[in-house]
Amino acid sequence: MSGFGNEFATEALPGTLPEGRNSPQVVAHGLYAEQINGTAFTAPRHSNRRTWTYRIRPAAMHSEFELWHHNHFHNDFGHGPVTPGQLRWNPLPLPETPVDFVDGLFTMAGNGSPAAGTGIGVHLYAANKSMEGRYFYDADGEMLIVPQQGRLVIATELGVLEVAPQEIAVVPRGIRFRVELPDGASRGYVCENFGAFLRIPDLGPIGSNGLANPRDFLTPCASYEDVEGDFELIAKFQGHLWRAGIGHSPLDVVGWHGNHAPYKYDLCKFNTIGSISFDHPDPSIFLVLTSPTDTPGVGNLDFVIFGPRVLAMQDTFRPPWFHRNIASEFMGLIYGAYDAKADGFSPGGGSLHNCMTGHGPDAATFEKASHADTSKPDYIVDTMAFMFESRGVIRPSAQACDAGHRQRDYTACWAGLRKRFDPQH
Ligand SMILES: O=C(O)Cc1cc(O)ccc1O
Ligand SMILES: [Fe+2]
Repeated sequence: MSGFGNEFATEALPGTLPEGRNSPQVVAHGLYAEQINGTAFTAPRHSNRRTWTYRIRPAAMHSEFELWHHNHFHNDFGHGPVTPGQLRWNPLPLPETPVDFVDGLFTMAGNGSPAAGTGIGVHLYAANKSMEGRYFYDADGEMLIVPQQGRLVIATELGVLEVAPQEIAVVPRGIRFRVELPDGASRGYVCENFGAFLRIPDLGPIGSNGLANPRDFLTPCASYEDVEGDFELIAKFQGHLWRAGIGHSPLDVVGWHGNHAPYKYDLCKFNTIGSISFDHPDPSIFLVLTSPTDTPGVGNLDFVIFGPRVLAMQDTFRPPWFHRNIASEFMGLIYGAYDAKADGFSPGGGSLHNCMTGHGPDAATFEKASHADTSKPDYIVDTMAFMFESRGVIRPSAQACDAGHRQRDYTACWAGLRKRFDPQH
């Protein structure tokens, strides 16, 4: 079903959805009615999110939750001093033993907390096995999932999303799901959003179209599993994981209506807007989704992409400029090469440039772009990089700082920027 944030209504069996009411005395097909509220009951109508589900069993039916230890997926973003240095990582190595999506999550960085209801968690995943007899939900935030290698089949309570690299999926807070890996070894990024849910931004002077267009967001139709067995339900709750036994698949919603629902988006459909006169614009023009804060224009999470585009700016240094930013920037690369870095930033890798930390093009990129012919357009092709940008400092986790895939020599990429100053010239 197409459209961002729509009120959808969908049923896998005809006659499931009650007519003209949400909670009739008896629901069709012997189903239970259950509401899922994604925002406060009293949130203004334009931002209120809730979904009514008609399901085989209520979500309350599972055994006691017990704390479940996951060594490398958490919200422990480090304590005490945090380095203002530039950080970069190689891709997370693919596992050699069977690892599913939940087991394969590795926390890189983050800020805020689920308790505070603000901030983000930045995670990588590397997995090679579908989740079997295991279901997961995140009560702490919605999950923005960015596959880099291998498709994901995300079977949720509200239907199934297939997501390939260069597509993204968003699973709302609390929605239970299971991930299958049809391509085997798979890798990607997850941003957990503890703040206000992601939305497409206002367009201001751009007008009524452009950037990510609402109709390109897709939400699944209802589809249910009627299976019983000795399964487990893993919950992420206040930064920790909890495990409960469950005797049936919780993906048992036969029909639903509402707007608290998962969605996917193909990044290649992004309508990129740029400068056709001079100067490299701020990367806010590449904003796909934003999680706003109480301060207008300041994001808890801005999801920004750097995709294929034509650079036409004349007499301009065309790649990203040298800069320092009050916001903090975690970047990833889905495909190809990024135009600010000639090498060292690989698909599946990541970089972190925090509040006011100097960064920008590496020496090789600077040299090349300073001599490029800007009377002709540059066609930036075969690339898809992205940024999770946040108003808060993104603290790297201890395990990310210590990780074998961290590039300890990252800052050498700027060492070749020789002194060029000549007062006589
Ligand atoms: O740091 C980066 O590479 C991301 C970025 C890109 C850009 O075009 C302008 C600013 C910015 O932070
Ligand atoms: Fe930047």
